[in-house]
Parts: sequence; structure tokens; C-alpha cells
Amino acid sequence: MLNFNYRNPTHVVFGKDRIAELDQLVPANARVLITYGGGSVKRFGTLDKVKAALGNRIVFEFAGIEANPKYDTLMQAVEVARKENIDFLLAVGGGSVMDGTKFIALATQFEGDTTSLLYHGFAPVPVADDKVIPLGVIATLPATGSEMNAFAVVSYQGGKFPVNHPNVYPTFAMLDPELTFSLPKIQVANGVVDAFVHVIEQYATYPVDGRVQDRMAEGIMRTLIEIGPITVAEPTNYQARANLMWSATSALNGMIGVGVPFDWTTHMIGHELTAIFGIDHAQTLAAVLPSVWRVRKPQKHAKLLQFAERVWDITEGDDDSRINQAIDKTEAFFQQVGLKTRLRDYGIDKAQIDDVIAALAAHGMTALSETGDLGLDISREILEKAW
Ligand SMILES: NC(=O)c1ccc[n+]([C@@H]2O[C@H](COP(=O)([O-])OP(=O)(O)OC[C@H]3O[C@@H](n4cnc5c(N)ncnc54)[C@H](O)[C@@H]3O)[C@@H](O)[C@H]2O)c1
Repeated sequence: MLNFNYRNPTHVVFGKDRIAELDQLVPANARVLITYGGGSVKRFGTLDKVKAALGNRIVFEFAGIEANPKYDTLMQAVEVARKENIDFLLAVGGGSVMDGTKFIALATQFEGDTTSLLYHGFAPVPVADDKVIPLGVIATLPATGSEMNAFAVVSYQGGKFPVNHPNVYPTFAMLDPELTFSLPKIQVANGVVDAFVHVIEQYATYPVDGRVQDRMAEGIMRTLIEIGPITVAEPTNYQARANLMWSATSALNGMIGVGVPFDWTTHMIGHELTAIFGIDHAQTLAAVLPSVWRVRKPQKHAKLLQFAERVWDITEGDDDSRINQAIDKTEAFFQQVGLKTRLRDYGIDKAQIDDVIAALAAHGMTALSETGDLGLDISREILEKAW
């Protein structure tokens, strides 16, 4: 196992009918900015319940944080936060709203060019620790794990940029499965696949004898395989949705990623596909992951074999056949929940792979993978196989 530090300060408040508890979770006398997206929180009555729970606090609202949140939109919220001396942010929404709110928390008191916050890759952005506005989240879409991690992804000038800082862990994350019942089926399917691929990026690398991490990862994946199709088909099945919600949070709250290598190739290629073609985040992952595996079988041999046996119960055949069966079953699982797994099915021409390669080059994505040896030539091979 590799050396690691682990700290996760987010207070998880899980279960139905918890919104009234905001009164204890949000500091009394706070000047609160509630952030949300396109209006589903208004339509389904969540916003009214949130405002009622906040009682006499001074509350402002910022609506319109879009999917794949844009820097320019978030800077409009930063202006509101600065003007109104906001000292607590409350995100109500999916990964895009939660991520966007983390960026607002960082940018509001940042002195200097706020676009510079976008260019630190996976390293924490350099802001003085006490200059981040605290935030809480009410998650309405189980997928990203943003509710219990310190990461955000922000869209800017045709690219998607990871941003992180230890002070943007939400102080609390309210996870009520019932708040997700209103999701369209495709968003639930996206959530199942997003969570699954988050686990994979921290699991399907090379073995370091991280037994707890591996078995937790395998447990999350088996859970997603069990409940994924059910929760897509039965939107109001509380137990299935509760298990999806906790799977998605557990997939990316840091626990399974401690002391093990990570990959993130699928995400980095996927981000370019979203930025260029507007394909939903999880759908890019569904198309890219099987192809990453088919190209990187030699590097991932041992973990893919373990994955075949422990996640899919595949015990027959030689090594290569077991790995191939596991990849095929994973691709079929993504299709079963409702996602397409080929780039051509998303309307991309084969010639447009050149645009993706150019974007990867422009964003410095030239040494991907758990070993940093995945250059543009291999990304091209992956994209061609995914087509
Ligand atoms: N921070 C992280 O660790 C992390 C990890 C993975 C992905 N991401 C990023 O998160 C973003 C995707 O987030 P997402 O998948 O949660 O989707 P999303 O937040 O973009 O939401 C997708 C759509 O669902 C709607 N929606 C949300 N909740 C709803 C509800 N309860 N009922 C009806 N509609 C609802 C939204 O309005 C939106 O139109 C991408 O930008 C991705 O890059 C972040």
C-alpha cells in the first residue's frame, strides 16, 4: 500500500425529510447565498422548504448554474456574493451546482485573476486557507461525489478544468434519496455509470495490496450492478435510490482512493468530449472506458483479472478470455442502464477524433494514466476503438 493522508470533514446528513435540520447546520446569523440550476428545485418545492428551514437568516438566491458550469456564469454569482457580503453558500442541485458553488467559494475572496484558479490541475489552488467561503450542499443527483469531496470541474473557453482546495469540502452534505425521485431516467443512468467509473479510475490500475480499498471498491461496483437497472426503472424505489446515492458518494469521497494509484484517463478524455460535443459527462465515460481497457489490458492485467473474478464472478477461461468477458459485461451493463457506448452513436464523425486529440494537446493531457505513459498516440488509439 502507498503512503497516504486522509481527512474528510464533511458531515453527512442522510435520509428522508431532513431539510428542517438546516436550521442547526447553517450558522445562525449567516448571510446565505442559495445556488441552484435550471429550476427543478423550485418546481418540486425544495427551494421553499430550504428557505423555510433557514428561518430569519438573510438569504439571497443565485439561479442558473448550468450543467458543466461555466466560469462566466459562476463569476456572476461571485459578484453577488461580494456585493452582499455572503458568508455561507448553500448549493442545492447536482454535481454542476455543487462544483460551481465550490468555485464561487474560492473565487469570491480571491485577490488576483480568478481565471488563474483553473490552471492547477489536480494540485490544490493557492489561496490563503481563511479566504474560502464555507459551503453546505443539498445533493439532488447521485453521481459525482462532489457532495463529499474537495473537487470541482469548471468549463472555460472550450475546456473543462479540475479545481480543488481542502477548504471547499462541504461542511455538510444533505443526501435525501427522495429529492432525486424527480430526475429523468437518463440522469439516473448517468449517475450509475459516473459512480461506477469513479470507482474504476481508482481501482483498475496496478496492484499495491490495498485490500480494504479493493474490497470496498468491489462492493460499490457490485452494488451498482445490482441496483443500477432497478433504480433507473423504478424511480420511487427508495431503497434502490438510497443505495445508489450512498454508492455515488462513497465512490469519490476519498476512502477507496487512499494508498492506491489512480488513473483518470477516461475522465480526461471524456472532459474533452463534453467540451467539444456537449455530450453528458457520464456518457463520455461509458464510451471511453471499455476502449481504455481494451487498449491498456497489458498494463492493467492483474487488476482486470481480479475485477473479472470478484465483480463479475468470472472464473472460466484463460486470463485473456476472463478479462475480455469482464470488459464486455461492463460495456453491456452501461447499455443495460441506458447509455450508448460508442462515439459514433453520439453523432461524432471519425475525423473529429483529430479535434479531441488537439484539445488534449492544448490542455497538456499528454502523459495520462496511473504511470504517466499514456501519450496522444495512445489516446488516439483509445478514441478510434471507442468510435
Ligand atoms: N466534483 C467532482 O468530484 C466531480 C466528479 C465527476 C463529475 N463532476 C462534474 O459534475 C458535472 C455533472 O454533474 P451531474 O452528473 O450531477 O449532473 P448535473 O448537475 O449537470 O445535472 C444534470 C441535469 O439534471 C438536472 N437535475 C439535477 N437534480 C435534479 C432533480 N432532482 N430532478 C430533476 N432534475 C434534476 C439539472 O438541472 C441538470 O439539467 C460535470 O460538470 C462533471 O464534470 C464533478
